[in-house]
Amino acid sequence: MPTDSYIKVNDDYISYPLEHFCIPKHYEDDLEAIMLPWGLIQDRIERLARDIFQDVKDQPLTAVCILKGGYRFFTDLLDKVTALNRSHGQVSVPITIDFIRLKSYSNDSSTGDIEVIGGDSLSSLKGRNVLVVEDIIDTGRTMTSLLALLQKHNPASVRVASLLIKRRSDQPIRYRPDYCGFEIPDRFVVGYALDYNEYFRDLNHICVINDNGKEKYKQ
Ligand SMILES: O=P(O)(O)OC[C@H]1O[C@H](OP(=O)(O)OP(=O)(O)O)[C@H](O)[C@@H]1O
Ligand code: HPA
Repeated sequence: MPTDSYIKVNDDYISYPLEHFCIPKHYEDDLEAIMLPWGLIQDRIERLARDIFQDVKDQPLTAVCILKGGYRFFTDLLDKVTALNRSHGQVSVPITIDFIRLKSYSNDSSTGDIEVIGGDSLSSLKGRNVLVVEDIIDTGRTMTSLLALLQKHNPASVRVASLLIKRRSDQPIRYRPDYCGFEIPDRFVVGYALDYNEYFRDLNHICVINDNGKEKYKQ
């Protein structure tokens, strides 16, 4: 798949007003607008699942979920790949799953210190075709560290699916995943498991947090 195959959300994109969608009451005052509604996210993931299914063919795959932010994308993506497994009589992808917990953000900034907090032993990835499933590539530090870590365990291959990649104003995009849902503007987004100090993971849509939200939940 070409690495530039993603939906680009422009800097002057037209956001969706909060009042046109259902937002939990406890977040109503903390969000600026909706950038990506849940339904659009689902539709895009359906296509990513098809691309992955067609590329992998019937090779066994180990899908690695990067917790916590990746958990919703991971479950929705795998649901859609396994639906293809059921409906395509001739081809199916055998899948095993692993989890890695990484953490580096405090408030809306990367600390630069990528901590592996827990998860499965990476030694089980030896000789496997690995699909890393991540929610967002922002500075790219997490992915760079993770890929270096994975290589130490001699997987047969590593591909990366990230739902979002951020266009940062302070640096060009240096790393592009094999599969990407959306390239987004340089705004701090929350929802669909993306958090601000652990809040907003329980919001379905991907939204831009406002100053009130940052202040209310800051550490
Ligand atoms: O490209 P980067 O600037 O490194 O940012 C991306 C990472 O930041 C977030 O993780 P976080 O450390 O917030 O942990 P979380 O997944 O538990 O929210 C996100 O889930 C990515 O893993
Ligand atoms: O914009 C973001 N939102 C939530 N978590 C993140 N981790 C890196 N960038 C982001």
